[in-house]
Amino acid sequence: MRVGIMGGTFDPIHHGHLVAASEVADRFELDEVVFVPTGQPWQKSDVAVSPAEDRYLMTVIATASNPRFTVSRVDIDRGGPTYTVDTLRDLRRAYGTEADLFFITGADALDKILSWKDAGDLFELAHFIGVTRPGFDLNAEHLPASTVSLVQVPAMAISSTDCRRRVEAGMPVWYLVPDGVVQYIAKRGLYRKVGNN
Ligand SMILES: Nc1ncnc2c1ncn2[C@@H]1O[C@H](COP(=O)(O)OP(=O)(O)OP(=O)(O)O)[C@@H](O)[C@H]1O
Ligand SMILES: O=C(O)c1ccc[n+]([C@@H]2O[C@H](COP(=O)([O-])O)[C@@H](O)[C@H]2O)c1
Repeated sequence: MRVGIMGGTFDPIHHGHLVAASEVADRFELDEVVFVPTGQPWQKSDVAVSPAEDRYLMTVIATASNPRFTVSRVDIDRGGPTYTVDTLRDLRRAYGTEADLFFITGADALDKILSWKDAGDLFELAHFIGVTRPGFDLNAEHLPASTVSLVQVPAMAISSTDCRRRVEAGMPVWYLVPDGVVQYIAKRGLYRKVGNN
C-alpha cells in the first residue's frame, strides 16, 4: 500500500493543501492520503492557533468527499508539541512494515526540515515529497537526494494566514477554502476579533 501523509496546522485547511495532496496522489499512485492536523505546532508558538478540535473538524469536512483522503488524530491525541518523527513512527505502526510512506511538504516547510526534531532520522522513516508553493523556492540541496522528490503542482497562492486575516477583516474566503469550511468558520466564529462575533 502506498500512503501519502500531509501534515499541517490546517488553521484553516485551504485549497492549496488539497490540490497539493491530490496532485501528489496522482503522480505517485497513492492509495490514500492521510491528513494529520498538528497538536501543538511548536515552530508556530508566536502565533495564536485555533483549538485542535476545530482544526480537526475542518480537515474532516474538507476531505470528506474524496474517497482516498482520510484524517488522522495521532498528533492531536499524543498531546504536547508535535514532531514529525513521532507522526511517522505512529503511522508506520498503524499501517505496518509493508506500507510505503510518503510525507508531503510545501516548499516553505521543506526548507526548514533540518530544524525539525531528530531531522537525521526522518529520511529513514518516509520518502519526502516537496511541492511547489507560490512565493517560495523549491530546493532540496540540503537534503539526501535519494529520499526526497520535488513535484510541481498547480500554483495556489493561498495561505492559512491570509484566510485568517480575511475573515478578521470581514472579507470572503469563498473558493479559497471548501464551502463547508467557510460555513464552519462562520458557525464557530473563528478568526474574528474578540467582541466582534
Ligand atoms: N498554497 C500552498 N501550496 C503548496 N503547499 C502548501 C500551500 N499552503 C500550505 N502548503 C503546505 O501544506 C503544509 C501545511 O501547511 P500549513 O497548515 O502550515 O498552512 P499554511 O498556509 O502554510 O499556514 P500559515 O499561513 O498559518 O503558516 C506545509 O507543508 C505547507 O508548506
Ligand atoms: O518535527 C518537527 O520538529 C516539526 C517542526 C515544524 C513542523 N513540522 C511538521 O510540518 C508540517 C507542517 O507544519 P506547519 O507548522 O507548517 O503547519 C506538520 O506536519 C508539522 O508537524 C514538524
